[in-house]
Amino acid sequence: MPGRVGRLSCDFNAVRNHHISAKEGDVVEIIDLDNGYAMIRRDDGKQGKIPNYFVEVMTDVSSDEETSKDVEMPEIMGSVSPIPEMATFKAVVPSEGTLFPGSLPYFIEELMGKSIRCGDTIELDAQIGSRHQFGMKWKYPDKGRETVVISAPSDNGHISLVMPNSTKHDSGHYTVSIANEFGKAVSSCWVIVVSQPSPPVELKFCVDPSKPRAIRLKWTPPHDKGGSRLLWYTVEYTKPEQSDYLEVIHGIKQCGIRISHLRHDVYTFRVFAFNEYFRSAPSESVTVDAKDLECMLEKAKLNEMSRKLGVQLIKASFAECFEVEHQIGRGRWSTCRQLRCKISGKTFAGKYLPLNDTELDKIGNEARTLARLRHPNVVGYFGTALCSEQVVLIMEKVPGLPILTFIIECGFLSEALMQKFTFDLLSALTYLHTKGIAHLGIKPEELLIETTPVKQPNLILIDFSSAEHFDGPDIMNTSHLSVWQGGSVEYLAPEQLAHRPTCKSDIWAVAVLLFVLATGVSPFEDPDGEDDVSRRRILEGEIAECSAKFREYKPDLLGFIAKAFVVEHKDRISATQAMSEPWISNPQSEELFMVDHIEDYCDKRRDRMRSSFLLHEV
Ligand SMILES: Nc1ncnc2c1ncn2[C@@H]1O[C@H](COP(=O)(O)OP(=O)(O)OP(=O)(O)O)[C@@H](O)[C@H]1O
Repeated sequence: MPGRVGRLSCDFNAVRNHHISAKEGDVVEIIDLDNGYAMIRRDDGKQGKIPNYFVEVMTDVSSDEETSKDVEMPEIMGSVSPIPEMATFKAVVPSEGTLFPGSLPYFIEELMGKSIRCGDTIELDAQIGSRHQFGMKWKYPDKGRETVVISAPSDNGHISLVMPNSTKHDSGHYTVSIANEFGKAVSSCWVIVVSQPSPPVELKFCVDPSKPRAIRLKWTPPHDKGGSRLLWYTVEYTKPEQSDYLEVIHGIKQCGIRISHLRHDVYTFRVFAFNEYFRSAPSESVTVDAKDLECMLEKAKLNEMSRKLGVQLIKASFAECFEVEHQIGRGRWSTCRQLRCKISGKTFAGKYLPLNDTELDKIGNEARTLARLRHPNVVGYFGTALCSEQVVLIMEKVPGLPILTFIIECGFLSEALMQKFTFDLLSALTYLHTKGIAHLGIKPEELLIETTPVKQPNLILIDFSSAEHFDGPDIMNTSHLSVWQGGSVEYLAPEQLAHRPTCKSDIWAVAVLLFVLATGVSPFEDPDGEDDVSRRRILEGEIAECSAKFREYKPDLLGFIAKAFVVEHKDRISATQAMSEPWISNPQSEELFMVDHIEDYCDKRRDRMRSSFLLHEV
């Protein structure tokens, strides 16, 4: 047979188009070797491909004499690239190698990765086989290393590499390649040379409120893990009267622990890192004076709550600063109490809001809004404090009554007084709106009339729990009704019902209030109390029929109300425009009139609120 000749080492059945089947022992012509395949021609002249390890080459390798010599690496055929500087060895066919009887070199035992202690000897071994003379080359990470003992393959195919006095530079990828003229086999593994890790860093502690007298110790892993992937920590402590450190915990993987039930002592902690062979030097120590734990906990709670609320809380202890006196009001969310400053004796209003995680945003929003405001018709704000499980908004105490209670207690009203209250409210709103803040909760309970013996009654706007900040456009999408008014929509503008409140929504509420003061009738309320009907009326701007009650007032009032009750908020009058309305800017009649109609309205409203459990108390 011309050309290179090979013999099939076992049967091969063609499974693809370009394959050709052949039987064990068939002698075939090898036309080409390419990409792991041998192109062969059978005796019958048919040709096709066969994986080259099925073909045992018979040319050039027939004599035992030749294979037993150390020869230069022969030319390598096909896709197998020659390996330069490769030492060559005679063929080795270990008895176990019969499982893989082709012409390619092969590994009976591959290299195995390991981790060893720095300084120890690295020993790697494998077992190989090759029916033909072959070359062998080792590769290791430290190319400049002087002492490397590489043994020639034993008769049974055992090969080994020995490196004494390992250093961290010997960590890495080790490869041994063997190649003969038919192909190449490679085995590789990782060797990790483990050295001493550096100590953990940034050891810190903080108080932990979840357990009694507890702290949390935290640290950062060492910069150098000593080449190991494994790392554990041991925490130790000492006290002034102790001569040495004692173990708190050993062998933890995480970079932090909680230590609870600390005594009233001074503790010093340190941490060690260790890997499978070495322990690091100790970390820098941290000292905890556990006598101050309660105080530290208070501060920690305060900081945590400040962060959650987005408000700087008053640092001083609430109980040390204030005497808590009688209740001055109650809302749906809160109780309002009179507070007396223990130092100055001054009184304040403290709005107590329970600390409920879902309400934190709302509470924070109210405090932040109040903190931005300073206006004679807006309640003054002094700060927010934490008092046991409640947040307390500390405000100016308004000495007075909600507007309707005030009017009923007076027993009379004048158009001039109505105008004064409206003016006060509009100047507060103009101020808010120019700051991009909408109150969105205007209703009689939030309008306190401050009465002092010397001054005219003054209207003060309170309760910013529904306020929204309009940083961009004057419309906001909210998933909730921006205010809940005892289950009623009485003071809500059409766009609030559509969950798109604007600053102009406040002007609608002002007009509802004026309408009530003038007529004793709620402008959109269904007399039968049907909420759906009231909503429809608001959306359509359909005002209740009660014109007779308006006869006593100037038509300017009606004109003003009409400009505020515009369903489309863009066309509604703004707070600034309202300030220059004739009814606001011209003097109004001082003539007093009875307020039975307002009393009736209050009775009805109280009944309605009672049934929906919103009852403001004064
Ligand atoms: N600064 C203050 N001075 C005097 N009284 C006040 C003050 N703040 C609140 N009040 C009283 O406490 C009541 C409840 O306060 P506020 O309306 O702020 O609570 P709320 O829980 O937010 O009410 P709402 O149910 O309307 O949301 C008020 O109606 C008022 O009577």
